[in-house]
Amino acid sequence: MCSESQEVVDLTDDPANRFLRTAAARADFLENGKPGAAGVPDVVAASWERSQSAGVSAHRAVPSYTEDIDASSRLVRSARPVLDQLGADIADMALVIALTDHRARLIQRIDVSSGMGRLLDRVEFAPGFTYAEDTVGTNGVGTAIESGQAISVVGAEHYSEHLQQFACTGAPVVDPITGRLEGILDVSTVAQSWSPLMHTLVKSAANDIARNLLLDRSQAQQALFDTYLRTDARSSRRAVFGFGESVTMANAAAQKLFSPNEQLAIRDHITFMIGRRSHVSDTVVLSSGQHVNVHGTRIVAGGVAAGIVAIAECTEQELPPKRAGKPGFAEEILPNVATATEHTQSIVTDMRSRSRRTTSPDRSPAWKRAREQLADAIGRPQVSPVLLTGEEGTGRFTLAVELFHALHPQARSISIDPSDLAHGIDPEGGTLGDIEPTSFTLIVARNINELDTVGAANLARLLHDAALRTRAIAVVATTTELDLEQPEPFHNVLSQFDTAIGVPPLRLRTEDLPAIAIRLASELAPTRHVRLSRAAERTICTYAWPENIPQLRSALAHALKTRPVGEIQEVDLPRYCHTRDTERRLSPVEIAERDAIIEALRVHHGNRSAAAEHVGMSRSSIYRKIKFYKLTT
Ligand SMILES: Nc1ncnc2c1ncn2[C@@H]1O[C@H](COP(=O)(O)OP(=O)(O)OP(=O)(O)O)[C@@H](O)[C@H]1O
Repeated sequence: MCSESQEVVDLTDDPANRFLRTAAARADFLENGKPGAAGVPDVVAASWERSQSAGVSAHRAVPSYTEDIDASSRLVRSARPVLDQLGADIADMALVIALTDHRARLIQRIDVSSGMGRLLDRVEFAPGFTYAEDTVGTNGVGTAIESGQAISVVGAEHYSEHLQQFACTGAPVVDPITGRLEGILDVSTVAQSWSPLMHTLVKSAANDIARNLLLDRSQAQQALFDTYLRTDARSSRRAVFGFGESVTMANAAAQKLFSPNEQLAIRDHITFMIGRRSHVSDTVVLSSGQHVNVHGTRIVAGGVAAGIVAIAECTEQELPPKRAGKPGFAEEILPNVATATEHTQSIVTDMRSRSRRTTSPDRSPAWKRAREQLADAIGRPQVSPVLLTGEEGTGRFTLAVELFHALHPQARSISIDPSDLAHGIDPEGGTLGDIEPTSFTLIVARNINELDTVGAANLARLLHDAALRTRAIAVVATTTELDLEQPEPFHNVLSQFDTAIGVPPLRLRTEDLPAIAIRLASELAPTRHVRLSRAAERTICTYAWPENIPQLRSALAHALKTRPVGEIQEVDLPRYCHTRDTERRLSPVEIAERDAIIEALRVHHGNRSAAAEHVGMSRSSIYRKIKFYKLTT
């Protein structure tokens, strides 16, 4: 008996009769070459004909084997939570669940019943084997692919006799965006145990997998929008493009500089040039004769190529290439974005509201202290230059910008990296010395420890100009912790700073880590409600995160690949998070002690003797502890 979505199953019919009738019809077909009339559904009859003309053995067909299956594909990733759930729902039934790729090759098999698993082993229904219709004849996998619909192939409906003890229900998993068949979800049992309910169950689980494919894809699309908006926010005076599969974004500068046809020419050129590389810099000559320098980056998220983000600059001759590093300028207020469809417009609008961040999670004493000191320094109407020291990726830049905008809502901010300082460029396209702030402006000079001599001289000039216009321009610079023994060009400008504030690394922000992790996970998977299991949270809180927030973000991206929806578990995090770093991993008691010391130092403005007295320690103990916990005071 075959049941596909449109066909009615006669439940009053006795299974034994049905088997006999279908078996007789099949025998007629094999003998006379035409399906017998006795109630064999058209979809099965058509499959028998295809199987016969493909030369499949009606007695025992042998599936071919390949090692070339992708067990870490998007399909597998998106199917995992659904298969886990399905396995749990049917735990006490004589079933086996299988997932195949679009070529009917088994990728994964879950033996809900080990007895069923053993029976299926005997017909090589196992990972790596192909259950294509032209290899093994009519079956729940290959015939679902050929007919393009969910199908149950029960008992004698199988073309090859050795499969007739089974009933297999297969449903296609189709990517909702591309409409492409990604694979087949199949549930198999013995023919006598088949129930029409299996059909509904498998179809609904296949739809759930398709929905996860959509979420996985929207993560890639989100990454493209994210990078596009960030690049635009940093380089809004330059033409910025985002090229995705079904969307082209162009900022105001790009729309002003280039006609739609020129935008298309830039897109085609950069898409062609980028090939399989991650970055490309090249010159495009437009039909008007205009030379355009383009710099493009391929955006990949969750293993999916999401698109390309590119910056284009008109030039007569090629400009000297910028030093690799962080992108140029950032304005907190995002510019208008042109999008191709209403749908993408709404995603971008949503992203804009999300990218106006509220203040950071700030419960840990070390962070609270840095934040308070910075608020004190930049909250005044006249701001003297501030140096923010700390490891890379600790959020120095974000802290400065968020706090500044919270304290001065009408103000604007600009970020300048070492490469901009080396070129002496300003956001208006002039020189740094010409910055004419239309409103109170924060200039964040990032990573000044990377400055070359020219960049350091330009920063010195900028600080000098800002000092003359203290009511208009505030300057915050970020740097790694200083090693003054090795002379560096930026050491010459340190005397122009009044205040230095240490920003703590993630390992000193245990109390903030769960909130930061959730914030990062929701940025990575904005359409999903992402949660962390308690064990995952514990692992995150005890790992040292030597590369700080970017490393935590990439660990969460890894976890979201393994488990795109639901609660992130400890095992989903990369293996390195579970390794014990004895030098840095602290016990709960040590964490409490460390935080008490940080709090005491905060209350007593860094005075170690007062802090020692506050926590009931000797002066020498507190010095030792400060060193042991690597506290920046
Ligand atoms: N509180 C936070 N929650 C989530 N993400 C954050 C937070 N603070 C910063 N980030 C993200 O962490 C990354 C590093 O932040 P930021 O650029 O501010 O750090 P940095 O110390 O200036 O280091 P670098 O110069 O290396 O980027 C950025 O992608 C930023 O968006």
